[in-house]
Amino acid sequence: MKLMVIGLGQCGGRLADEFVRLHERARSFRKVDILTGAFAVDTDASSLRGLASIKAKHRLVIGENKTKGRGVGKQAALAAQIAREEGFKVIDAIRQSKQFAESDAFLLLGGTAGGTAAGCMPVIAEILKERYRDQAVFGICVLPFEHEEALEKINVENTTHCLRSAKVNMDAVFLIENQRYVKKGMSWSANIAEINKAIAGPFYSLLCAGEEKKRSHIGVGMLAASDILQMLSGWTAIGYGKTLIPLITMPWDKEGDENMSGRKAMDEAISELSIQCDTKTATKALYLVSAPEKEIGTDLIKFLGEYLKSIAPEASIRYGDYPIEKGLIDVTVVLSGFPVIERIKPYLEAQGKEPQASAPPAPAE
Ligand SMILES: Nc1nc2c(ncn2[C@@H]2O[C@H](COP(=O)(O)OP(=O)(O)OP(=O)(O)O)[C@@H](O)[C@H]2O)c(=O)[nH]1
Repeated sequence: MKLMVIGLGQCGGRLADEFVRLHERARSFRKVDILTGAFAVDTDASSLRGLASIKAKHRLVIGENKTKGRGVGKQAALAAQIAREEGFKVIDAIRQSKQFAESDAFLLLGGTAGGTAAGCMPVIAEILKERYRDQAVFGICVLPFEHEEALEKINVENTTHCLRSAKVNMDAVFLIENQRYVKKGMSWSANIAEINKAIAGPFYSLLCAGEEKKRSHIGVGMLAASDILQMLSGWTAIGYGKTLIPLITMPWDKEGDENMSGRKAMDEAISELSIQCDTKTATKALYLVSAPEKEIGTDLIKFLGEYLKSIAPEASIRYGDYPIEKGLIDVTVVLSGFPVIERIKPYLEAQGKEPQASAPPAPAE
């Protein structure tokens, strides 16, 4: 599946940067393109300067006349107003990407507590939906860290606004629990870099899946981009797991061991899901397995399919398998179409008025 990626705000921009690195990896190792373009859009020019992989001309500052390029200071309503006035700049820029027409979907990314992301994501999603009716719009919504929820009411208000509007304007929203990736004993910047890798990583197999062209890289079943698009709707979680296996098979290795290795990898993918959720309520699921050719067969695929069915009994399930790995079995699981996810219920049910646009924040001294 080929995505047009648009990161909004600091978190969104950094994640979009990470997706560019996934794209480079896909080109080097699997000889496929998974992005048709990657853009970072921010009201704060300084955040864009910190990016490493997104091309300079794909870094867009919006709202400069209102904020002098210093950001909206958490004001989602102001960011939304800017996005309504200047969203056309984003659309013009992405349309100029050479591969724009090959995009299967748009992917908007951002941290829900931020003013820029919470304000711009819903507006940009709405504009994209209006302009490109046949194209899916997906979101990656990164929830605030625990301490942020407690520190400032505005983090909660922005998240509330962002999630409610995301549900209306996006076809599927990948929910990401920032807190679950935090590692103790690591500097904040190292933590953020690791967290971003951990958030983006599981998307690698998913995006490569529909693009694999080499017959020898495709096993029992291949998922086309259209299959993946159909399996994504509403609240969605993604997870990845892997199990190392011996490079050489010994005579005493038992037949069926690959099933247990596959199951271990799937267990890890489920326990590492991007958000805690009741898997039994997912209505759609897909799993992707990569393993050495000799390990992948109908047995393993059937075994994992049945196992996933026991975890997500209400879901219709699709799969793809790829005999491309050496020394490991890896499994990516996507669970989608959740009617509710407990973690975000308080946001969706919270009473309160929508954020109103107010004066831009005073520039920092
Ligand atoms: N995972 C991850 N989270 C981040 C990153 N940067 C910020 N965040 C989180 O994302 C949320 C929004 O923060 P920002 O991205 O800085 O906010 P913004 O959208 O730029 O909005 P303003 O700063 O108000 O203009 C907060 O919960 C941050 O802790 C990042 O690189 N990775």
